[in-house]
Amino acid sequence: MPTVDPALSLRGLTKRFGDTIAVDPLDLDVPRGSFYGLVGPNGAGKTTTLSMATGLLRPDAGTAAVLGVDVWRDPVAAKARIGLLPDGLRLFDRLTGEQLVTYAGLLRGMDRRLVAERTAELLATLGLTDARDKLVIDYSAGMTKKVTLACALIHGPRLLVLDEPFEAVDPVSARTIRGILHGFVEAGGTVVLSSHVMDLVERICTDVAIIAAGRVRAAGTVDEVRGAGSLEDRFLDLVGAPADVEGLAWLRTSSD
Ligand SMILES: Nc1ncnc2c1ncn2[C@@H]1O[C@H](COP(=O)(O)OP(=O)(O)OP(=O)(O)O)[C@@H](O)[C@H]1O
Repeated sequence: MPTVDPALSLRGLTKRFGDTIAVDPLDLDVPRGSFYGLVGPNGAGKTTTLSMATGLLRPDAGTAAVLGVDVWRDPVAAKARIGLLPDGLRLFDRLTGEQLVTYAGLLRGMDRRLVAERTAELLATLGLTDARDKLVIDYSAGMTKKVTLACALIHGPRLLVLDEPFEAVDPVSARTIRGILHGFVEAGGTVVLSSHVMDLVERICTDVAIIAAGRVRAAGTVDEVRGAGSLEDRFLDLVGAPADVEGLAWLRTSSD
């Protein structure tokens, strides 16, 4: 029987920044059609991993493949399959929201009329129609997240990679985004997202990997990884619960 390539396959990915080992080496398979959560403490290597997986940052060693296409050997074909919502990357924020999404579509080599249709549809679905003529630099953090998501979706990718997609997004917009992502997965797409919010990952993801110090500590379906407890319990077991806070005594003394 022919095997089906995973939506994303990472093998031996490694990255150092000077003396800091950010990713050390990391293996991960994201099955097609999954809604995959990456969780880990601050500095665990999630953003570095996702950047190497999507062609933004060259690994020191290892490979990344999207639906069987090597991201670093065949970046054009791989990137055509990926929609990316990066965390903290500079946008062309002197464009209006409408111009930014249009630009993302044209950069992908799409037909101008199709770009216009999809841009209008995406802005409407994400509640940005009224703000379409406003400069992105004047958008709120949540609006910026939504317009970046529109840019990630315009070319109809098969794999969506989202770094902290719900950060700064209000509950109404979060629900809209969840609806879009669920629809995308139901239609056969795959979503990989990083988040610090365990409840959210537990609620919306089918699969999860816990990353700490640049390595995968546990991976599988959400039920497999959390076992009998909650995902947060498992996370704290693997990553280490914080020690009792003993410092900051001055914060506990009342001085009226
Ligand atoms: N450009 C860089 N130069 C130097 N060190 C870096 C760089 N990018 C990341 N690092 C370091 O690599 C490690 C992993 O960082 P990374 O941003 O991948 O973690 P993360 O899991 O995404 O963290 P967070 O949850 O806080 O966003 C950290 O120690 C970080 O300081």
